[in-house]
Amino acid sequence: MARTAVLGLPRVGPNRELKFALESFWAGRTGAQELQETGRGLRRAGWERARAAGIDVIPAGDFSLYDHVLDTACALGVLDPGDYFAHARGTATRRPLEMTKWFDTNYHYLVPELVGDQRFALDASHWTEPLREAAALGIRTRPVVLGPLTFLALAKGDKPPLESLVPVYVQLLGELAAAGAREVQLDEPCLALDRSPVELDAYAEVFAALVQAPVELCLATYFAPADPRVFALPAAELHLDLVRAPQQLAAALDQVPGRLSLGVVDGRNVWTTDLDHALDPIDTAVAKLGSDRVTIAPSCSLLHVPYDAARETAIDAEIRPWLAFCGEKLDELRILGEAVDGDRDALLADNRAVTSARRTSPLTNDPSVRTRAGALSAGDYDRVAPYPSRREAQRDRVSLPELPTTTIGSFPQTAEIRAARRDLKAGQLGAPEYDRFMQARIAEVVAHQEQLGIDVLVHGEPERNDMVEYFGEQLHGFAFSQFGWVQSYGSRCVKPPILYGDVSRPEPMTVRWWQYAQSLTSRPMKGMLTGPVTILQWSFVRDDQPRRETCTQIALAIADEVTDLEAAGCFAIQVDEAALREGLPLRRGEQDDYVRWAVDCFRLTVAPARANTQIHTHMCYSEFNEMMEHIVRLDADVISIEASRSGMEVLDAFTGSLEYPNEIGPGVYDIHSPRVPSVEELERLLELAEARVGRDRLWVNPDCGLKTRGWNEVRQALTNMVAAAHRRRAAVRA
Ligand SMILES: Nc1nc2c(c(=O)[nH]1)N[C@@H](CNc1ccc(C(=O)N[C@@H](CCC(=O)N[C@@H](CCC(=O)N[C@@H](CCC(=O)O)C(=O)O)C(=O)O)C(=O)O)cc1)CN2
Ligand code: MET
Ligand SMILES: [Zn+2]
Repeated sequence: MARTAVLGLPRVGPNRELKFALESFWAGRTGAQELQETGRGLRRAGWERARAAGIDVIPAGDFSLYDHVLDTACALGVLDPGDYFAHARGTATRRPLEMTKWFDTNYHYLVPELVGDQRFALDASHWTEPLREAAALGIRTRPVVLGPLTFLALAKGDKPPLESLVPVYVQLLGELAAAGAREVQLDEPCLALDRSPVELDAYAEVFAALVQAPVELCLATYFAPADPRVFALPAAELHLDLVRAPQQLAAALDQVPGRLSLGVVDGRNVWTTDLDHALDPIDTAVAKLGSDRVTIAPSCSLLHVPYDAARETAIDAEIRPWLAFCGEKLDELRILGEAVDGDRDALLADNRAVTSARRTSPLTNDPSVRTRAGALSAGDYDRVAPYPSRREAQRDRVSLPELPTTTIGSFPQTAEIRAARRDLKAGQLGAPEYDRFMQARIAEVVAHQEQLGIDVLVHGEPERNDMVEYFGEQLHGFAFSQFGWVQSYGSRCVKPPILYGDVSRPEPMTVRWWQYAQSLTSRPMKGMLTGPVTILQWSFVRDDQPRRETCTQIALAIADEVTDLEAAGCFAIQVDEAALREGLPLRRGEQDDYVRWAVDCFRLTVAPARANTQIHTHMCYSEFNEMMEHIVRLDADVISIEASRSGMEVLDAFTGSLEYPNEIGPGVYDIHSPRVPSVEELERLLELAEARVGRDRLWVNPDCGLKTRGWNEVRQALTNMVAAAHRRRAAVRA
């Protein structure tokens, strides 16, 4: 019999129980006991849900109070588990670990820092405790362990050779066996990135040592095709992501020595699986290997999808059956398992009806959108004039000081602001009262920036729940969930909108807020938009057409907003593309095509702007290497980037052989930390920036928006930022 398996479950809780337990614990309202109790309850609910769905292989140790890479670093003795949250969040005296994207997802992990001659020392309790908890409930589980290759690849600092991790992993596998594990899932997503033959040979040796342990090793790859050399490794089971990389199946079938786990249910998206389609590779594998050597699984951990689509009763009744969150995906796995030798017409009848209804629904198809996108020509992607003449036109229109100061958009999203939105949704606050309340918040933010002496202002984004969800809610072609939360990092969650159909903008989305904000000041007020690639990347996107086409439709919708903001008199329009880098395919061979269309979509969005309208963009990450030619091709008038943690080193990418020709604002204030930077420190960063980029092209701003910060810190940090800019203006030109 083919079996069913799950690689990992969501962990924030169906009602974000973990988020609230963490925030309450950090605020000192509850103790460690209660937090652990919440964790145990969430683990138990996940296991019981999977058991009830009839899943054969249920994961354990995938749960985390903050992040699974941090858990691994603590368990291996790289970090002190006693300082768990201090590593994650920092303290008054210690900065937190760096945080970065988990592959091409919107989940963020903490980056362990390794030191020269790094020692490892095992504490296996992160896995042995849940293993025993589950056993006490009568549930056999499979521990999920982040493998040595991936752990090392994700860490930074003075990295030891891979072999040096063998003893601690062998010990871990031994302890898991002793604690009752029959098999262990070893996650090695990095085996699906571009690895050199030398690295793969080294891994083969390490793996040969690991399989000596008295447990079955199930080697899991996902997000991209595994390197073909991985197929022959002596794993009891090999897991492949057949949603992202179906083409790897044939070669894998020829080579795997053990079981093959087929990732056929999309763990990264929310659409009901076409089960007939999913059965194709399953049938092929069963014919070749026999059903005993076949496991049916999601493509990756279900961490990246919400809990239950069945709860989303507010979503259009025609669309809801198209959706499968975690709970529905578990059911799909069971049906697939039964369908291997079962009566398919009976088992798949419902699924066939849903799949064909979606395929033929007029809801997904808007002829006017298709006509518009189909009529695009090369000129539609270019602004009216090249940067040098735009720069002149903009300087003629608005005169700014040297080293102009600005912020990235959001100001603190206070509990009060969120409560107003909750009350509006619950019908306890009328729309006019809500608008007045938000206008008052905007007025505060504007007055505050004027007092500080900031040059280019923002309205603070109080009316937005999230920079992507807010636009999704106003665009045609999107549905939005009530409970569809997904963890982004630690206690922070996002509720990605669900893009099911052709996208268009029925009416202006931001113009009246911008007009109100601009009416309060004579300084320029930036219009603030989220760019098409970021909306695409942070939504659950239809899988029935290429992403490029969907992104083009979003670009046209946002372009309409650019046009309307400009017509309303807006001088500076910022189009955030915080997820442009994240969308980069993991395999180099696919990257060029992506960057080309992603940059095209940005250009299409801002192309309608006149020469004397200043287009800003923002990207809060610092990996620009090998991306520079594409960043240049965006041709934004001003780009703001994250730079403070790297001490302005990211600017090296902007001053290398391909010098960045337009204006740039390297972030000087690290908004991920509650720490307030001093004037001296900010001045030093600006000096470093001036040494790399000419002063006449430099802007002064924080790394990113201020929504997660408190007002106290923000007030002080911005005061210092403006003071530092003034001091640099007064300093003699170098
Ligand atoms: N989509 C997205 N991805 C992103 C980012 C981003 O801003 N957006 N930034 C980067 C870092 N990631 C982040 C992700 C989330 C948050 C964040 O602050 N999330 C908020 C939720 C934002 C939100 O939707 N807020 C809703 C409120 C939802 C809520 O909690 N409502 C309460 C009621 C309100 C209350 O009493 O607090 C409830 O439903 O119970 C709103 O403002 O309306 C959180 O987890 O706390 C920050 C950064 C990268 N990826
Ligand atoms: N304008 C947005 C903000 O300031 C950009 C955030 S990028 C994650 O919040
Ligand atoms: Zn940002």
